[in-house]
Amino acid sequence: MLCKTGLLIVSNPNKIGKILSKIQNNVKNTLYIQLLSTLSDPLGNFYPNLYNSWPKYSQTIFGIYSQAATHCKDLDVRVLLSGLKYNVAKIKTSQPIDLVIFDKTHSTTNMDNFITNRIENFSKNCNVLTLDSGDFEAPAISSNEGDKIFKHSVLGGTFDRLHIAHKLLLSEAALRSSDQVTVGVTEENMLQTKTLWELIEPIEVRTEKVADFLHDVCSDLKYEIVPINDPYGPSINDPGMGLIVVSQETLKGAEKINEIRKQKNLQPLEVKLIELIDEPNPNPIEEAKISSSTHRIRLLGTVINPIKNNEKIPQKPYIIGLTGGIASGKTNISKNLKELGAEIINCDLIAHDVYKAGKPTFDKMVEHFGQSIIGEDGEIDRKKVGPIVFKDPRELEALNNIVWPGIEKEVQEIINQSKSQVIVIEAAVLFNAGWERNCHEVWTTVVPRSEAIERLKSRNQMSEEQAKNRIESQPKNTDYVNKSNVVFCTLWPFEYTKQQVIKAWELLQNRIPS
Ligand SMILES: CC(=O)SCCNC(=O)CCNC(=O)[C@H](O)C(C)(C)COP(=O)(O)OP(=O)(O)OC[C@H]1O[C@@H](n2cnc3c(N)ncnc32)[C@H](O)[C@@H]1OP(=O)(O)O
Repeated sequence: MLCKTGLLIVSNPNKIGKILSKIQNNVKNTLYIQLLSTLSDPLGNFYPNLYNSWPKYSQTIFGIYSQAATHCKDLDVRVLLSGLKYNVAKIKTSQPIDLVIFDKTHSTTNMDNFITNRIENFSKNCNVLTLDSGDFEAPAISSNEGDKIFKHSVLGGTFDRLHIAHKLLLSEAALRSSDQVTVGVTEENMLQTKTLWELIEPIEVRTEKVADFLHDVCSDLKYEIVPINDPYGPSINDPGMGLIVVSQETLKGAEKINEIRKQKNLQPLEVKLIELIDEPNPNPIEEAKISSSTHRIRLLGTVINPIKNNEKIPQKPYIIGLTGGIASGKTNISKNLKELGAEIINCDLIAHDVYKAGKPTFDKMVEHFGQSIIGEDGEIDRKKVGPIVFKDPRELEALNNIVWPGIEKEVQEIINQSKSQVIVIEAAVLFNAGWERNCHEVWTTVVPRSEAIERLKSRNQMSEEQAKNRIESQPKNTDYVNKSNVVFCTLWPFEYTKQQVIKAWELLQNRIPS
């Protein structure tokens, strides 16, 4: 039985790992978790007096999310807080529950009554499952220290691809607040030093996900979710805020906020530090703790933007456009794809061929740029053309207008004669030329701008200025990424590029027409 949305009713949180390890077989998308404590119902034997203030649940919630990080990688896990904080009559969830899982064996009548009377939003065909976790163990509870409740808490972050560590920070703020939580979400100017920042979701999406999560797990508070373009946001001005929730990484920011608050004669915020959760299986280029950058690294090679059916070209052969800025590693990716069985068409090489002496394009180039671009061997000297076009956008446009039609025609001829199943058109400025119209999918590769400059200086012996001119003559990484279906990054050792390409190739096999 595999359902979309599950609700796990937990009376024995210390044993939850045992249940979570099995739950991915039964729940596909979202798993809500309700601790059975203050819900006074026939099944509610959760030692209700164990907790007498909300923050005491903090450690239990941390334990649940840590277990979920290990066992439920592909599930959106949400520990519900309202039932812990208030004496609510019903369990509220934004998504209808298709499966209720109990961690303890109960009578059918009790379970049916529970679903009908205590769950607000369940689907018509709601199923029931019992995964008995065994003998009860009293959960760990937080000490009294730091168990204060605050009227208004604050926290900030990027919140890219909302993950378990974000959920912990947000839950902690909701758990310790009686009225309001303010969340600062970073704007683009704060992102650019982050690994694969080009893959960070737009601020609207990140804001929406934070709001959706908070309203879902605790609908009783007021939430203010605001864009921030510095590390402080409203926390340095609001006299009503009492608590800031931070991770080890943002602790320094909180200290700075309190310095500024003191200067402004505002009460310093109490700081609640949340431990980082370890990434279950990091590889050497990923972070040891659960992080958005690891998540982004794992997206490399997968489909990040949906593939639209291109009806203007035949279904076979399957055409992939491979693009990306200068020195972003296209050639290495092509080499890997060739080893896996793709046919590669390198448009740079075709360009060089298209304006060979004696060909019509040669004459057009000389007519436009003058005799001085002809080298001693009678061929066009590319080293002379490059500096002209890469420092003047009008000259580059002129060159493109002269050469691109010939390249496109030549590429088409190769495709028409090919017997290959998959053809990769490698073209640095594929989107500028509009050649996505000739492809079923577009794959792109990125490296940070600083890395591209270094590569051009050492690989092509370019000066810093020449390197920057080349980079500026091409679209930005974000433009490439936003228009591409699959993204690679060649920043790390070759084996990691290869892993991304193999992943992309294997996933491709499932979607190309047989
Ligand atoms: C639509 C396409 O993407 S086709 C492939 C790109 N080629 C073209 O557009 C043809 C016009 N360009 C040329 O003829 C040559 O690149 C010249 C004469 C300008 C310069 O020659 P060279 O200095 O020998 O450079 P070369 O051809 O090896 O290309 C070097 C880099 O310039 C960049 N480049 C080439 N053409 C262009 C262009 N039209 N616009 C922006 N960048 C370009 C590429 O990024 C390439 O590096 P990469 O392979 O690491 O991505």
